[in-house]
Amino acid sequence: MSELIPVEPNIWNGRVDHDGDSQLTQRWHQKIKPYTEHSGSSGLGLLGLACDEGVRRNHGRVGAAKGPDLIRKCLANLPWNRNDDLFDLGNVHCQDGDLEGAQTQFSQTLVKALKEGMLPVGLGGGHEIAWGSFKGLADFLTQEHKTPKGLNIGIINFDAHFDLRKPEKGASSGTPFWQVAQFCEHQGLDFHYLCLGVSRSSNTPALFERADELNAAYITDDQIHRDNLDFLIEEVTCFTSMVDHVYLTIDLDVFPPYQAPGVSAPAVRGIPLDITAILLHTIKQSAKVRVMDIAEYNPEFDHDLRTARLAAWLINQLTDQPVE
Ligand SMILES: N=CN[C@@H](CCC(=O)O)C(=O)O
Ligand SMILES: [Mn+2]
Ligand SMILES: [Mn+2]
Repeated sequence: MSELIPVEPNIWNGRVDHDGDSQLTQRWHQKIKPYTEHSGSSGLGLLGLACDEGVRRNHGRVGAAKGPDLIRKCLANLPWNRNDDLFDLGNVHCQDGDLEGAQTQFSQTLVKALKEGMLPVGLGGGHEIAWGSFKGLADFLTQEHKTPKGLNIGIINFDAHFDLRKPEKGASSGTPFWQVAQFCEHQGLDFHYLCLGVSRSSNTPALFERADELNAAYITDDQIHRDNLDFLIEEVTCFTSMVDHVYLTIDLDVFPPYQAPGVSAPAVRGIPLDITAILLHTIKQSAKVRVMDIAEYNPEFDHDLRTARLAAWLINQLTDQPVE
């Protein structure tokens, strides 16, 4: 049975500064509170999926289950740049290979966080987190609107891979967006999926064909460069304007291997971080991001927490609200 377990408090450690107004010297580790139901406060809600069963089933290099706590360690010391609260909802631990149970537990916890008014940030774990995140958002919106017809969710996935595989023996880290496409078909909904940074050398032509059949939008890694910036911003803006809600997911294997060695399936080329930052800013400006997550962090292959720091930096980019 998969279980939601609070994190050890000693994960949230860091420097304490006294040189200035105490409101302006806060770091994440000083803001974090464990989540208690009906806390009545909005803010960020961190929720880990300590699971590598999806990667195992997808024949990848396991180790991602230890990812969420190391991303927290790297978040701990970052400066806090928001006016609201920060909650740790804990980790859903996938036990005895119960991936489907873990995804269900994850999505149910996400629904609670969304009902509280939080912006949930998922910490992976393999990319099976995406089905849990999408399903949690879809269930929440269905309950809010009393009907699934009001769901107009766009998924933006930064990833070297489409993750549109058809499940063989159950779901895996390679199947989440196929599962979403199936869900949309059953509910009579459009499937809105934009995959950024997908690599021709990491996906077979069959997977490109499947993306086309499903009307998925994609931009390949070699198209993501500065000379193409206007086009990239236009594509992202056009996609976000088409939907009411955005679920944003970043698979760390979309970055070059020297920036993100700690993943199951490293890219060779990867997309540039400076362009990614601009695109993330564009997505953030849409004010439609309801759920975000970081996937595929695998500490077994990381060096000096380089990939975990990158994950924390991405979360900070997406959530900070500096005074302009
Ligand atoms: N999460 C996705 N993983 C990739 C793995 C590719 C590989 O192991 O080489 C995929 O299924 O395409
Ligand atoms: Mn992926
Ligand atoms: Mn990937």
